[in-house]
Amino acid sequence: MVRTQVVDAHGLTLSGDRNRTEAQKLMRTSGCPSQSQHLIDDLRPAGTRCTVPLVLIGDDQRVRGPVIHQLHGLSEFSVCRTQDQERIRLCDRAVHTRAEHGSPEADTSDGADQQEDQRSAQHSTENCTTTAHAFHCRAHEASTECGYLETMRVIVTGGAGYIGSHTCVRLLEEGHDVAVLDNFENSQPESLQRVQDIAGRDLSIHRGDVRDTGSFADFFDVWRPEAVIHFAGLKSVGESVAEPERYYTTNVQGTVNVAQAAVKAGASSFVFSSSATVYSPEAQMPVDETAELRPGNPYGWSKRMAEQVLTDIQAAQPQLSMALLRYFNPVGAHPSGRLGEDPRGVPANLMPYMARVADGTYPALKVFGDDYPTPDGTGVRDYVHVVDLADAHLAALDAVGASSGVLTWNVGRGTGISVLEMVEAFERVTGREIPIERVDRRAGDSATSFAEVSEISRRSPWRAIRGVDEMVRDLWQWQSMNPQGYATGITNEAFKS
Ligand SMILES: O=c1ccn([C@@H]2O[C@H](COP(=O)(O)OP(=O)(O)O[C@H]3O[C@H](CO)[C@H](O)[C@H](O)[C@H]3O)[C@@H](O)[C@H]2O)c(=O)[nH]1
Repeated sequence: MVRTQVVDAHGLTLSGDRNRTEAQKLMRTSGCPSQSQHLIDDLRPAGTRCTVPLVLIGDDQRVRGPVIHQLHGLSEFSVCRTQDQERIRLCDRAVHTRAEHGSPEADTSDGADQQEDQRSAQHSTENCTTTAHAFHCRAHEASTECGYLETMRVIVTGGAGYIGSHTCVRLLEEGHDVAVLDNFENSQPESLQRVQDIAGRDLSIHRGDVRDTGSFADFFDVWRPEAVIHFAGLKSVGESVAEPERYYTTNVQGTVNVAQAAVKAGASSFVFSSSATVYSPEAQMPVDETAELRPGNPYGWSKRMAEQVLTDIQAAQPQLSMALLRYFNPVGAHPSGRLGEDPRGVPANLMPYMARVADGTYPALKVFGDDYPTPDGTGVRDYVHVVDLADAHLAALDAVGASSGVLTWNVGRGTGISVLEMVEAFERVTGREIPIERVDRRAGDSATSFAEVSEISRRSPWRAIRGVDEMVRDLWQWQSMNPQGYATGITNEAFKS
């Protein structure tokens, strides 16, 4: 039995008598799709507007999305049930206007929904471009009357990777239609199977390589994304020093190719996975987005160049708004324990290595340098939980949808923590001992790196809400449940046909 309750966009309580009444009505009707038309009629007396966006959440307290608001003007509104979750299906005149401007005709609804709500399905195939016509409001406007943002068709390049897979879950949970472009060179298709299991919805998967336009041009043409989130790329600093041409081809030329495809497909939003490595290793901390860009290695330069490529393309194609997200140190895993970082070979980064010391794979953690000008002499970094980072992409989509030009945001927590502090947190949270071995500094490392995050805070409601203990807890759960990463899952072979 599914129970549905209605809360405001912050997941808190409803405010306003009318919304309490609406909540009661929604709850009364939630188990009975056939009553949905009554619900519309009740909620939509002529000229009324919903001043507080409403969110559906299930028994497990997960937001089932999408958020409803601005009921005024809706021509169709129904509550659909699929096995264990509620879905809201909305259509309005804006959708039809968009269709007239050439959006694709594809109907991506699933059969179960159609059977369960014949009327809605009929409407969606006759009049609408997609079935997930949910409307939601930017959370920072939640307490006021607000404009709407439709769920979108989003292509995610590199969606099978660490940050990409977590972002796909959040996109699906928010009601977006998602298609992944990935070459699975550094990732496993199994991660996408798990993404779909967690979100309870399907996504499209296309094997292609961002270096080879021919491998994905048709995919963009057919899928016609409204938004593109571009993760696909290489990310090892050491590897980039040894093979710079590979980094520039993949990260720079690949970005040119994806941006061109996005323009050609008529996308209006583009979010790029950049990195704090674009700043100088000597930058003053906290570093803000206006700081000098002087990367210390080819990987950082490839991100720096890709940012410039996108900025110039945006200037020439003003209909395509962009966000450049400069990640600090993403760590942690999905709280389900089913998604996480799955590095090839010996992990180069602190947290995945530490997790393998904890499970006995390696005898000790090498602490690279204890003579830095930091409180305990070890390197200080701004670690951000990967689910918070995924949410930053959704915040960026909202923000670029509401503006034009290029947004550049640091994505971190705005505070630093040292290697030894992280070891202490890991031992405390997991109860495992982490033997350490103090060794020389690692070439190219800086003493301290943490973000100034006022820009993202000013332009969006996003906040990093998960602390270090949660990062460690989720990482350890992932490591414990998946000691071989995704290796025991579906292999790449399964996707070659
Ligand atoms: O085995 C290890 C691994 C790391 N460290 C230390 O732990 C800190 C974090 O190191 P990571 O390798 O985890 O992360 P980095 O800050 O070096 O680099 C990460 O963040 C960068 C942005 O700041 C880039 O995005 C880069 O790709 C990404 O790996 C550093 O002080 C490093 O010296 C150790 O002591 N032992």
